[in-house]
Amino acid sequence: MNRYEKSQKLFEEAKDLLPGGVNSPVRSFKSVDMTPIYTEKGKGSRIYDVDGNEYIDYVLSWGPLIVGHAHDAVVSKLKEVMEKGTSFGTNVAYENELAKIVIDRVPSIEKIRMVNSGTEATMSALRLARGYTGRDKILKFEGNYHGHGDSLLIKAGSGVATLGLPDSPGVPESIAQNTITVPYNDMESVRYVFEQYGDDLAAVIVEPVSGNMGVVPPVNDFLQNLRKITEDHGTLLIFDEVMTGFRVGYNCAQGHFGVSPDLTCLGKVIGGGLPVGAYGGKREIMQRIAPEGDIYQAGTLSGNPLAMAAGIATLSQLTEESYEAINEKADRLVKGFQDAAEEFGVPLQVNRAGSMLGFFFTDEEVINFEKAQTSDLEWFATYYREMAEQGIFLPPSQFEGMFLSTEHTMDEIDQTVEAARNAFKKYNK
Ligand SMILES: Cc1ncc(COP(=O)(O)O)c(C=O)c1O
Ligand SMILES: NCC(=O)CCC(=O)O
Repeated sequence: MNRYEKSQKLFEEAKDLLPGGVNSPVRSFKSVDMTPIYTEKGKGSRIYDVDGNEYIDYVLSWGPLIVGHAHDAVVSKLKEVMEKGTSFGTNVAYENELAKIVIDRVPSIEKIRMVNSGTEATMSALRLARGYTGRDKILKFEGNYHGHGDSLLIKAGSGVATLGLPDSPGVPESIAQNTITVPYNDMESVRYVFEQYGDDLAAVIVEPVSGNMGVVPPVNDFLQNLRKITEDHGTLLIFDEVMTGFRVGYNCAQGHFGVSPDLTCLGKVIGGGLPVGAYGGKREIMQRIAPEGDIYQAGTLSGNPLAMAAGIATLSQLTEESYEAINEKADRLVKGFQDAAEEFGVPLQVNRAGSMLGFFFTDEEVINFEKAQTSDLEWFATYYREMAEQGIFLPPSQFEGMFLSTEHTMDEIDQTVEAARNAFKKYNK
């Protein structure tokens, strides 16, 4: 019997309608050689596909659903707001409410602008950094993914890494030449770039914990050193916290590591599963945005009442204790995987920041994209399919991170470890 029959049928149909059958490349399951599932519904930590398969979900819509699927508080808030209309193109009070929550929890953000995706957030933050400094060049890190804006689609992670498309056609050379890339966690290369271009660099943009080459946390005071060198050169430091924001901790990655950027990009969790992004930072910089200032950026649906409401309802569920509780589950999952790997002789490296988890099948410590690529991708694909068969839904690429929610239970963690043991038994190298 084919476990994915209905999904397969839908995918066959979609391939004629959508490029590659998908609206975002990471959904194609290409690198794990499996039929992409079609989800029918989700509740808490679980999703259910159109074939009736049930999964413990560690993708969580690629990060946003830190309080799980269809959380009662989020759903009831959405119903209440939706009854009154879905979009007005005027201000709504919910915009202030979400802005206040974010500003309260993230000290480096004094003013914030809402947009509709993480991509919009990083594109807009770069324009602001360039306009504010009067400089054109930016520095980014190999394997970091900041959405698909032209300036940032260079040596990027996520689907770009999964599909092996490091330099996408369609990005003009004149734009690409203003983006300089160096390895993550490599201050020596950063220093070299600053010696060459220091006075031309508008911004350094970085994922404070990289989540798009698998999970790779900063090492050796990388973020502190970036703060220092950018300050010394009048270059803005942009933390892309689209993934880490309100996931790595109550005060985002910047609170966790104690480093304050000039600008922060947000997305995912602050939209509670609806399309939201945001960028914010120092008042002095943010006031350059139109209509207060001269740098233009706008959006028909920006600050949308439904999207704001989902974000408010989500962030309102989260306390410092929620993060501690999620971290305990993450600890148990890590320990279980490590024990299982040892038992069956599977090479395994574990990287973790809060409830972002990266498992790599290699003996080498993974501190950058080059090291992430030493993972055994063929084995990853086998392991992936084995886990899916046992009802464990993981991100379908080695170069993506796993997430946990407030709704996962210790029992589910144990079931997941048991599934990993069953998968690891098949390792025969
Ligand atoms: C760190 C980071 N920045 C930016 C983005 C882009 O966000 P979006 O997909 O909402 O455009 C993502 C994920 O997609 C991300 O993980
Ligand atoms: N970590 C990668 C993403 O979150 C991107 C999701 C997408 O492009 O659909």
